[in-house]
Amino acid sequence: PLKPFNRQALPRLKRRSFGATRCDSTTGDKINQVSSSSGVVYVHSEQLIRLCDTLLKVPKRAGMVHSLLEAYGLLQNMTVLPPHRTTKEDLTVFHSQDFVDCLERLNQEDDSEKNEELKQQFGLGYDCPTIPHVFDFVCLAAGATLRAAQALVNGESRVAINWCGGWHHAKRDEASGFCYVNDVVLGILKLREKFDRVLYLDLDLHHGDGVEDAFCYTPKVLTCSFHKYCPGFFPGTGSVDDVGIGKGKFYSVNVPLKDGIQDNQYFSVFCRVVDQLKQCYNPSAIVVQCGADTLADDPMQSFNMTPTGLARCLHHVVSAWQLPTLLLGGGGYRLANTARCWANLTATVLGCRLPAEIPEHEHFLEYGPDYQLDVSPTHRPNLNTDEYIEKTIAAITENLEKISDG
Ligand SMILES: CC1(C)CN(C2CCCC2)C(=O)N1c1ccccc1/C=C/C(=O)NO
Ligand SMILES: [Zn+2]
Repeated sequence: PLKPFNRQALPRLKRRSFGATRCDSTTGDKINQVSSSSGVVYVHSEQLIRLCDTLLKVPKRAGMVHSLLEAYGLLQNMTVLPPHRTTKEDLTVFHSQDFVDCLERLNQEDDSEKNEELKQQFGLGYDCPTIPHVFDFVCLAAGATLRAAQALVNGESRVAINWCGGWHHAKRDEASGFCYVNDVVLGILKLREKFDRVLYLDLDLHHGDGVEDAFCYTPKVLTCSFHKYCPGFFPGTGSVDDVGIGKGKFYSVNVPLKDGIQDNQYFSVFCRVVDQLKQCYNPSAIVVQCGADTLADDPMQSFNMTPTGLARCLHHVVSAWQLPTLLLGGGGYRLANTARCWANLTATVLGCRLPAEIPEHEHFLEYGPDYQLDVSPTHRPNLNTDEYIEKTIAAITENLEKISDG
């Protein structure tokens, strides 16, 4: 009788696959070779992590995200590139010279009493304390987003990721909402060097006001933000009637939501809005700000989402549309859950399925007591009635009927 076929005896085949990267279920190791043009670029450096980890409100979050991706073996499936070190000229493509000069001047000192009125003038005070090395941080975080955008412009990859970016509140001449530089605007302006119509999707709990403000006058960038909208909640903008101005009218889309929304309802709203945007705007590239402060257990205690819910939304646009895609971070204040979420999103764009158990690594103990990848929704009332959702989507649909594809 023939000897039983012994798979182990064969060398591991480098089978050509057509786009999808399959990962085996243990460490996420790549099985099929993916051609680089459809691959994923991940921008990273130890200095970037170190500077981000000093950020007061999300201490060590950048390091936790990176080490979880590494522990799951996801870095082996991506092209890891260092950030650009941006110059002041790179930053003044969007920000004012005075604001950039101020950030540079404050780079050395801590939050001392000097320059008090100078800091007030540029929004550097309570929400945005002048952290040590603030200018170094700004240059590297923006440089990482610019390097990711450059990879898409060069055709080095179809997807590019900077989890240390997504600072969507910063204005041209003012820090805001804990955002010192608007790397999102800088990244979109870089993409516009090649792509005619850029779609910006903001999934953060907060309205992406800084990005919307930057592009509210132009139809070349359509900004669409899904966020909590209720009296007194920061930044207070982003009502459904906020549609943009002049030539940009109807090219700002806002999806205001209430507390308690969960995965299924969010996914339904998300698809009904973005499928219309795809159809009537026909974008040539997309940017997704993946702020994780919408998760169930976030200290913001607002939405009731899980990483799986956000991954379904991302899969719907990134994998189905196959457009050049820039993924950025953002909010997310339960640090381990933010790392869980962005590991899940990274695996989603790689076509990898991750084991439910958090792998052993430097920050393993932060994932207790369950040490599982997924996060469960909590029992909280959902204030988004079907009637409210239908009314909101009807208003958005009416606005979108007024734009044709670019
Ligand atoms: C200072 C932090 C950023 C932290 N934080 C919470 C989280 C947990 C404990 C405090 C806030 O509400 N913040 C803010 C304060 C003032 C204005 C804006 C924000 C948040 C913006 C944001 O997330 N945009 O996407
Ligand atoms: Zn936020």
